[in-house]
Amino acid sequence: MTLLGDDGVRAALAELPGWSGDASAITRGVKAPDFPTGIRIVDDVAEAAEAADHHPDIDIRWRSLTFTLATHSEGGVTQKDVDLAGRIDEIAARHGAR
Ligand SMILES: C[C@H](O)[C@H](O)[C@H]1CNC2=NC(N)=NC(=O)C2=N1
Repeated sequence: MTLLGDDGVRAALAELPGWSGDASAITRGVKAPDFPTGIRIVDDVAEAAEAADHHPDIDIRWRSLTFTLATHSEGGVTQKDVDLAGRIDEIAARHGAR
């Protein structure tokens, strides 16, 4: 996995509404309808992360979830993070989070 770098991350973020960041990490906050739904989102993200063998940092505060993605082995953002960001978007939308 190669690092996307500043320009690569900028291009990727243009296709990922709600995500921000730089070459070191990308992040998105979502608000779930309620706390249990937030936990279900986290559970589904955990399943997707295990399947991809790629794991986000997750901050949970009541119904606000923040996902931060970086490829630790490479020291920054790679295509794996962009792919997982897309999966997180699908899961959040399916649960009615925004
Ligand atoms: C052996 C296994 O592929 C690695 O430990 C994986 C697991 N999940 C990971 N997740 C993230 N975000 N970065 C990694 O470098 C990483 N490495």
